[in-house]
Amino acid sequence: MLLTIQNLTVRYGAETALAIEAPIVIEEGDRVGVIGSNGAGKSTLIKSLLGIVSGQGVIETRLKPEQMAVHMQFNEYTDAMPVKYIMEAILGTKIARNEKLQELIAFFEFEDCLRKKYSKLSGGQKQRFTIIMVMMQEAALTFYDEVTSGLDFETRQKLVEKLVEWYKGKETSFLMVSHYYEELDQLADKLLILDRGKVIDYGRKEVLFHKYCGRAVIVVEHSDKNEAILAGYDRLASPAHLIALSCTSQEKEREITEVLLKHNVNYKRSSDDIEILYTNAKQEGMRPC
Ligand SMILES: Nc1ncnc2c1ncn2[C@@H]1O[C@H](COP(=O)(O)OP(=O)(O)OP(=O)(O)O)[C@@H](O)[C@H]1O
Repeated sequence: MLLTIQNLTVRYGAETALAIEAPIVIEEGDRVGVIGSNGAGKSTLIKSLLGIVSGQGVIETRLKPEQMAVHMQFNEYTDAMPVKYIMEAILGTKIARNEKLQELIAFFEFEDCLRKKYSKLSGGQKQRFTIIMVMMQEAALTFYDEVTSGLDFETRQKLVEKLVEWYKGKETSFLMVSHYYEELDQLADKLLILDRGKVIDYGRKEVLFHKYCGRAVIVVEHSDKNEAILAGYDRLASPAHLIALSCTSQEKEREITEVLLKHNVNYKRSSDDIEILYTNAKQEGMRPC
């Protein structure tokens, strides 16, 4: 066990921003994606784990503070010198003499940025700079708070691909807050679903998917025509522009896809759609007991 969080409450004045009851256990090697709408308490969770905000409760870990690294949403560095020297000063090393740092700079294609001042870096370059700094710590557990926020689609994709490649075959764990489901699709193997400070669910991605969506989901665009075609089938909760159907068995899946093919309707089939999973988990979480 790397970290256990239990009965943790964080308040800002009269507002309870986070109230975790049942234990959340992060094991070695876990890659935890944290999802929830704005104000759900995601950043507060990271801040309380780092001791930046204080709460009441139990956070148990065998890690020393230096074995945890953090990538926060917004970072600022001095503009008095190029980032190369900031890197060397903070890390206490020289790039020319540090193979690990050279490897990271090359891996994240940062060579051409080294001579620039921090404020002159693009959003994607700033994120890569911070990631290199974070990864140099070789922490057993890293917290990422919206690592791709503010980046355009292509830059985001590239950065996620890099992170996927970097973590392949490594044992290190992370907890990653993100609003982009496709990012967590690629990077996370567990999900922590928060809503208004409370835990809706926590567990392995595939287990949660099965629990809330079934074996697979079929998703089509929402339209009156598609509504009429699919009128007889059980619907999952979905964003308004989509219709989502749960395939509880192979037969059910065959039946639905045959109907859709007959009517020439485009569909997407998935067994790990985090957006539909989250929408249904949230809906269930809101149901009165
Ligand atoms: N420093 C603060 N002082 C007072 N209230 C705060 C503070 N930081 C956060 N909050 C409140 O606590 C709640 C949780 O905020 P938090 O930043 O953890 O949400 P989040 O899930 O990370 O949201 P987002 O997705 O918008 O980043 C919100 O209602 C927010 O307004």
